[in-house]
Amino acid sequence: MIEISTDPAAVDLDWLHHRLSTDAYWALGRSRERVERLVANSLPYSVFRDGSQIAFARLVTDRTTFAWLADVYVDRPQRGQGVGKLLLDRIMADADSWGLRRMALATGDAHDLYRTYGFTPHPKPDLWMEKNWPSNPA
Ligand SMILES: CC(=O)SCCNC(=O)CCNC(=O)[C@H](O)C(C)(C)COP(=O)(O)OP(=O)(O)OC[C@H]1O[C@@H](n2cnc3c(N)ncnc32)[C@H](O)[C@@H]1OP(=O)(O)O
Repeated sequence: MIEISTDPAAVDLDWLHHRLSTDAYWALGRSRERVERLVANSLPYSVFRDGSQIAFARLVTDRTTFAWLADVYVDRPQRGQGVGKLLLDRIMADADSWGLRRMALATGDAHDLYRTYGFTPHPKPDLWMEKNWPSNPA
């Protein structure tokens, strides 16, 4: 049975820290302390199959106008079976219910997946600014 929880207390922190720090190209080496802090300060989405965590994503959001979608990860043996789409269906349903104006994300190679949910390259890149701290850890 597959279940999705947004309870921060439900997140399997051992699973999440291991997967992000060793197998997520954008978070390699991320410390356990930073994983715990980002879970505590985001809206986490955890997918469980028969009680074991198999996928994760999180929104950094005001639940009103804006959300940043990050750390979308499905366990390797579970990929290609619709788990990622199940997770995104739930996240997009929440976004609809809040009446968000914008959701943003960054991805190295999953553009086609996000395109099916309506994401596009920024339509007005001249408007978008960001600041990076590349020397800070993942
Ligand atoms: C905002 C971010 O966090 S971006 C980072 C995204 N995460 C990663 O790259 C981590 C490694 N990859 C994964 O964890 C998974 O492969 C995910 C999350 C990208 C997809 O999860 P899955 O459970 O495998 O996806 P699911 O089975 O629901 O189907 C994904 C669909 O998107 C498509 N797709 C497009 N690009 C990709 C991609 N880079 N990786 C996987 N699927 C992709 C698939 O072909 C599939 O389409 P289909 O149903 O028409 O065949």
